Amino acid sequence: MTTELRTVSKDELDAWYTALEWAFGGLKESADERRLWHELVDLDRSLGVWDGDRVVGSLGTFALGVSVPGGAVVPAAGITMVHVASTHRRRGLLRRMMRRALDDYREAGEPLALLTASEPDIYGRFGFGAATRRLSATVDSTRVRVNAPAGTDDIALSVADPVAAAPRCEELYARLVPRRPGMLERRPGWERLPLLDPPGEREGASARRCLLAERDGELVGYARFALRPAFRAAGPEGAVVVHDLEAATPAAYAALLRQLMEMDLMSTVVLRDLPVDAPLLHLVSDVRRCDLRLQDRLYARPLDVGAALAARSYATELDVVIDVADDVCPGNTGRWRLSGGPGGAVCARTGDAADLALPVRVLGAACLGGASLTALAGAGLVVEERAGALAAASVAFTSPVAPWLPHTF
Ligand SMILES: CC(=O)SCCNC(=O)CCNC(=O)[C@H](O)C(C)(C)COP(=O)(O)OP(=O)(O)OC[C@H]1O[C@@H](n2cnc3c(N)ncnc32)[C@H](O)[C@@H]1OP(=O)(O)O
Repeated sequence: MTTELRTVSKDELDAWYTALEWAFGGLKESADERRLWHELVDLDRSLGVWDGDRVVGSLGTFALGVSVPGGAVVPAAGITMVHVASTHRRRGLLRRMMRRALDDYREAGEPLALLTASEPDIYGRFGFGAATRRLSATVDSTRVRVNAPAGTDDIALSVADPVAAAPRCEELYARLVPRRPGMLERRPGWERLPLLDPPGEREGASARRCLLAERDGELVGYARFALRPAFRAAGPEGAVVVHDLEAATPAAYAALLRQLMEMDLMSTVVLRDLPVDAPLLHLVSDVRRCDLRLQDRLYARPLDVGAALAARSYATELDVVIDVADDVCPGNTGRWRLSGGPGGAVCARTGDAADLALPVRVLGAACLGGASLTALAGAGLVVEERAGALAAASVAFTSPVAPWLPHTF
């Protein structure tokens, strides 16, 4: 088999994307969705594999900015739209594309590569670790109440058209990005992502609506949701499907959640994408009736260990030598001294003895402050070479706000 790996041109983008759709089960995205992804993808760094004139592999790249602990937004290469045709699978094409992509990103100087995975077992071998998780909740709103904090009743709620309300929602979203690691800054065009609402993907639900929360005329929160009505012999049993819920204050969050749980004719509220430290967990009267589920979400890979670890701040002062193993990007292999704290950090090569030893994917999992180094050590993924180093580093790496990616890409 002779195949050619190269970047995709604008003229080839449609065929490239159609091949990708087939690999995802022939899924046809709406014209709006296809247009948006075409506009957002970074063509100079998006790859295809051709067998003759047929596209048999794809790997797209987005230029992203991701929030890290401490509030900085760091450039990152977002890997997306990966497929290999079923006729060409398991012959190393993904490995070839990934090799080329990671080399390109390292050359461009981005400290991190990011992706969301169709299956969690694919990308660890390439140095990616699960950096954020998402919680989903299916709340029995006939039985569960919101124990709203003081100030909730001072929030004014109104229903708006999501498109008309988008500029105000985006302005609030931009203010929230530095407050939570894992969120992506909205680079031009990305503001259209939360407004995509193709009828073919509504699964019986209505078009999206937007609920605005204001305090003294200032927007302090919003939720975008749809209603899925159902009328049974025993009575109405509709569902409120929440697509996003963002709030700048506890009162705004509680007011929005309470409103979503008190919709007439609805008996369930489905929230598919919550941070693992969502206030909902502490606001509901009965967490057992929320049917919580945990999943992996954003995978991160340090491309340059020194730059990736120095880009964030740390919860406590730390000075640790980390021995990194990275057989995919060997430039990262070896010992790094990481010194810093809440004000920032430096990370440089050192000849000193290691305090901790770990594979690069562990740093991917821990770099946004989500996965605990102690927990990873419990799985045998971190080796403590100096007594006490693990506990100290584990505390320093933790983020007080759980990292979270609110949407896929
Ligand atoms: C970021 C994103 O876009 S996620 C979307 C990923 N795409 C999909 O899920 C679409 C359907 N699947 C596919 O298109 C293909 O099966 C791919 C892209 C996942 C894999 O492509 P292939 O060319 O077959 O992979 P390749 O032969 O290079 O395999 C590389 C390694 O990954 C492993 N691997 C490949 N696919 C999988 C999988 N689904 N689960 C676990 N391991 C996998 C291989 O066993 C191989 O392991 P090894 O080299 O360590 O022994």
